[in-house]
Amino acid sequence: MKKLLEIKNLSAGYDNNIVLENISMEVFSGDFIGVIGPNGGGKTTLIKTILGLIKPVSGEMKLHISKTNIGYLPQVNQIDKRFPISVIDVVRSGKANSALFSSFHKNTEEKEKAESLLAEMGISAIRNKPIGELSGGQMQRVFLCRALMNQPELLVLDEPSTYVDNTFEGELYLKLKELNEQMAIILISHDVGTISFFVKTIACVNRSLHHHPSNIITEEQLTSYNCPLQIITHGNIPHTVLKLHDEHDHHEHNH
Ligand SMILES: Nc1ncnc2c1ncn2[C@@H]1O[C@H](COP(=O)(O)OP(=O)(O)OP(=O)(O)O)[C@@H](O)[C@H]1O
Repeated sequence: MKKLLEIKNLSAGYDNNIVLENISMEVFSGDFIGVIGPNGGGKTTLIKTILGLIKPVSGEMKLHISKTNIGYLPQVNQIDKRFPISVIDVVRSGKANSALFSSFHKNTEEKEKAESLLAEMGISAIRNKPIGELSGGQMQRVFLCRALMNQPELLVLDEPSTYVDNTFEGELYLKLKELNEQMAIILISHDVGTISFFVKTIACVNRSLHHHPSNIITEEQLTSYNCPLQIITHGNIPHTVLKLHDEHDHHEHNH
């Protein structure tokens, strides 16, 4: 197993606001880590730290692979859909040193890779559509293709199931399981119940970080991790959802 990155006693945040405090974590090839935690707990900040977008206030983040070997699928709501670019060009732009915006516009290998990823994801038919015209599920597929352009050793996904229907969510997780045979995956999600069927380990982020060494996590562990989650059981399957703010919602989700 190859160590891809290590975070040691790291604190990070924005201006004077410390969001992650004294966290440590290691990621190895073959890992499939589900990152859970409450809103504002620091999940996206952890990802930004891993991607080198924010510098730690203290402690260290050591990347043992090149940054271009990290594939990143951002939250779809952070993407400006008005940007005039077609599906195929979004995918191609995922290639490090892409020829897309240079005068050397013809890079056949790059184009072929993009086309084969679109085909693999079953979306070749929309290759020339402007991204502004796509559904949430199509958009996620396109950005997943983009994240795979460099054949990454580590794939990082920030809540990929937020704007997609249940069918696509299931398909996506199965696809990730398949991809996990070739690359490590870090998946942020609010729904530990769903992801625990697919991930190998769970990291709970709530200012602190606890990397739990399995995909099954008990209420006691979550409480000791200071992660406000509730576990309910459907038959023999442990099902966990984020603790909801209001009782009404709570009952609706506990059907
Ligand atoms: N660019 C920024 N500038 C200042 N504060 C920020 C910035 N981005 C995030 N924060 C703050 O950092 C804290 C952690 O945010 P972060 O987005 O990492 O949490 P999260 O766990 O990903 O939340 P969510 O589940 O809502 O996506 C929040 O209090 C947020 O307001």
